[in-house]
Amino acid sequence: MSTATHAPRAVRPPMFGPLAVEAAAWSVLFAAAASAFAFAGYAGPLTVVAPGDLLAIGAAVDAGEFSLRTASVSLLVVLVFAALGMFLPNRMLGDRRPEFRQKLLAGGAAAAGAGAIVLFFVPVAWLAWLVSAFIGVVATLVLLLFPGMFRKPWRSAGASAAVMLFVTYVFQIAMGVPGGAVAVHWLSLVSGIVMVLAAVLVFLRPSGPVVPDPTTSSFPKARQVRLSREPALIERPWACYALFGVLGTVLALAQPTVADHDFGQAGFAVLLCAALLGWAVGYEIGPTFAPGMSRPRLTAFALLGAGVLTIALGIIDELSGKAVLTGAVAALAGLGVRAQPYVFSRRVGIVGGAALALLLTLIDRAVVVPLSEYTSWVLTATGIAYCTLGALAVIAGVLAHLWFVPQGLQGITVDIVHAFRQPGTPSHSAGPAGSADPDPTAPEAPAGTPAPAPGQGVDPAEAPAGALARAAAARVAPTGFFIAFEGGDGAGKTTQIRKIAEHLESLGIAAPIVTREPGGTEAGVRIREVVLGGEGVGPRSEALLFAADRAHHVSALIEPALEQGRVVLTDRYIDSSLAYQAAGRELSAEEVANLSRWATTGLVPHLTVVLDVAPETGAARTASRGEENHLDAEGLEFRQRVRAAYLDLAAREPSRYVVVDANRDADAVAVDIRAVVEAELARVHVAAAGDTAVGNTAAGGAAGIVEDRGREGNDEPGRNDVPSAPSEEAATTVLPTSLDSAPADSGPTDESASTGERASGDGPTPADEAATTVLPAQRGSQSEQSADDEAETTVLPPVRGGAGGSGTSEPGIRTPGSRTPEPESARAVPEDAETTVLPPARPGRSAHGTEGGAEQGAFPGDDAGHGEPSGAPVEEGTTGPERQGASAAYSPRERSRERLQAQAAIEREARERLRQSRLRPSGREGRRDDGQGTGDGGRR
Ligand SMILES: Nc1ncnc2c1ncn2[C@@H]1O[C@H](COP(=O)(O)OP(=O)(O)OP(=O)(O)O)[C@@H](O)[C@H]1O
Ligand SMILES: Cc1cn([C@H]2C[C@H](O)[C@@H](COP(=O)(O)O)O2)c(=O)[nH]c1=O
Repeated sequence: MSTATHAPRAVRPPMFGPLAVEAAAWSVLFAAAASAFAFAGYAGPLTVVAPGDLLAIGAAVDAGEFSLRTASVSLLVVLVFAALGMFLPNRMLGDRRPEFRQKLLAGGAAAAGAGAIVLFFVPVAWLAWLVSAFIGVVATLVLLLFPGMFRKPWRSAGASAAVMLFVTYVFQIAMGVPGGAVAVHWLSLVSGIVMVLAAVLVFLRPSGPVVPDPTTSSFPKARQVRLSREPALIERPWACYALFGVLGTVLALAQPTVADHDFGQAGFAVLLCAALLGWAVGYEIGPTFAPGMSRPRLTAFALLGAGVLTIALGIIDELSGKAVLTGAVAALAGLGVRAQPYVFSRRVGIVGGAALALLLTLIDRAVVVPLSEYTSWVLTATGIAYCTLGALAVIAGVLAHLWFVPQGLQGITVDIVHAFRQPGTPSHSAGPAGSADPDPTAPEAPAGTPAPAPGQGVDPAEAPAGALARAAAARVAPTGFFIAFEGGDGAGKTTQIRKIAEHLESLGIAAPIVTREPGGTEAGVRIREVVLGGEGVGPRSEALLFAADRAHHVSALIEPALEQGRVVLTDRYIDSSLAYQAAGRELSAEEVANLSRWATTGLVPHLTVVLDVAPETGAARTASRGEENHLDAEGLEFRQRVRAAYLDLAAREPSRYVVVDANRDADAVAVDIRAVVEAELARVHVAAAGDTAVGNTAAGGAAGIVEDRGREGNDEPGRNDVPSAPSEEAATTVLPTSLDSAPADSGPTDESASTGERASGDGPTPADEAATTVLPAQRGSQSEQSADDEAETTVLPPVRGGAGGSGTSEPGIRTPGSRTPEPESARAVPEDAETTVLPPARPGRSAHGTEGGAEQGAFPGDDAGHGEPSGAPVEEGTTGPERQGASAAYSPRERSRERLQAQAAIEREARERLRQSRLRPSGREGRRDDGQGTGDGGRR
């Protein structure tokens, strides 16, 4: 007998029961909807239809004794009840234990199944309504309990619709069109029985931890999708609602249409199958369809197209035509919404469109249009509904091009012309709107022409900016660049990473690697499930799991990508552990820092963008997102500690951090981040360009920036930088101690604190002080500043256009920390200039080598004992900065040769990997040999 005392391990319990419930639920819903329509139209909603009368329903339709109005109202009630049922579990059961919800699911499924069986014996419309309400609850409980199962609903719904198609046709062949009503009736019985049996299976299913779905939006981040225009997260996805509305329209009008045209229930099944099939196709191809088109533009076109086809649906009278058009409309809806990650409810869109369509059928008037002396064209009640809603969708589609697509009509031709071009072709260096395509053949600027500040003279939302774009246009080989996005839950990291990735790619930079922690690799996804999956791991295990994920993340994805010269954007990195495990969980900052240092072999980002958000705001955002892990659910005090820690970290190392006020509108935040990242990347490109013939002109005055800022040796960030090591004094007295001992309220506690107000306030705490080193406000006087000024001072552009960051009186970006003497360049900025001074990027490994000892280490906990003494030999295995630290002494020509050689080696290696992966039958292109890198980091 086993005496093992281990905690029970998570098992993946059998899924057959839930799958059967899901499929049966669709069947019951279809049968209930069809029955409610037929019974109510024939006998009214409250009258029980005698089984013998079922055949008479078809005859009543023929004889005009069937009330389309009553039937449509009944169908509307079914839809509303089902939708209500879907909302209830989220609202009422969100915080109940999974075991409880599982039992509830079994009970709900049994009740719905029993209802469907009773409906067979007592055919009455109101019972069908009730059954559909239960179905809504059941469907949502399946979704809540078994995330992911409903991700492709057409599988289960399609199977049910196919069964319905088969059964209704068989009955209609045998008994004529009225036979369809009989078929649906029997379907109600059979699917009810299946549902009850499935409910029993669910009841008996062992309860266990639910394996969470690693994706949080419907956009397939987990697989490699090559797009020239990464989708932007939509904040106000009204065009998606409209698309779902059109889908709801065609679904809801299917029953009235078959009654209008006497197609019978088999006709309904045909339309249903067409819609599901079309939806499936559109949904599948959405992410990669028209890769060269901006995703909002694709959505706008889909809406426009869906509107036109819906009008055609109203005009065509014949079943096969209606089926094809229904499928096409559904495909466009799937394509349009799946083209981008969206955060909105499908139910609202579908039910809204369906309700509107059914309300229009209540008018129940036909329009007769005489075509000639002998023929006329009759627009039936459903025809009018299709045409009206189609016209509305067309209008919405046109408006979407103006209001939903961020750049409006600008660049629409580029979007169309480039729509099907594969990313990577030169034409894709066009800006988001297709404007300002950097033209490598354009005349070079006269030598010495100062580069305009990035973004100056152009709308940053529209065009590639400044030196970066020109450097990219000059085909300067990119060097790897590592940026971490940090901040409390709900700060908007995911949103902003998407935006900046899209922007960078639009500038012609090879698709940045977008990744996250935990869960950036396949192994990481599994670690994420354990650490965030509600398995109750303690703080220390939590810290170890995050570190394990990080170790693998760095070795399997980040380092190889950087070696290939890619830009890597990670959603969370080391600082998350310091903020959450050290400050939040109150573990030792030093120990947590050492753990991460060991896990990453000391790799720190070139730039860390801290999105600073008020705890209340972050909490509200994560709550509204509707999915929270146990860390999201921590109280405000925890969030407060996390925030203070981030600000403290940023204050310690102003050279590598930028704090951005993330309480503002996402677009305003994006404008600031874009400016920071562009400026940093421009430096990299410019430095690279400085070594090449073309680069001199591309860099222009900006090249001087590098020199002026004294960043010699830093022209290959991530490779060449000599990282700063802490001075003994700084490290031992400030770093671990203050983080460990930072009082919970030591950081800014409200929104004003993060906007810089405190800079002039009374007695700021250390964290305040650090976090609120206010940069010159962006006030619109940049144009008065000479370009030379800009070149000398490495200023960010005046941020214009955009959604407001620049327009506000509060600067969105602050250089954290005032302990490091302000750079000369910063002081050169006129006080009233609308500029933001960037801190220099200091990437590379921490704690190796020194740089004057003026700066503190990359980790809290760094001290003299951990750092290498000045001039210490390079540690084996710590690639990158150390290797190139010496290159600071090289001549530009030598550096250039070395870089070219390195690049050639990377290319050779990449080719070899590609060749090997092709040789392997299951190998996937672009993956690491260890099979763990996911290319896109398994992003949501
Ligand atoms: N600036 C903003 N203003 C309002 N809502 C925002 C803003 N940025 C993001 N959101 C919304 O807040 C929610 C959380 O955003 P997002 O997932 O980008 O944050 P996050 O910091 O990555 O969160 P987490 O770390 O918990 O994953 C989303 O619903 C998003 O649409
Ligand atoms: C890397 C890392 C993460 N966490 C926490 C922070 C968040 O609550 C979750 C990650 O969820 P997200 O939605 O991807 O932001 O994990 C942490 O506590 N420590 C870490 O090192």
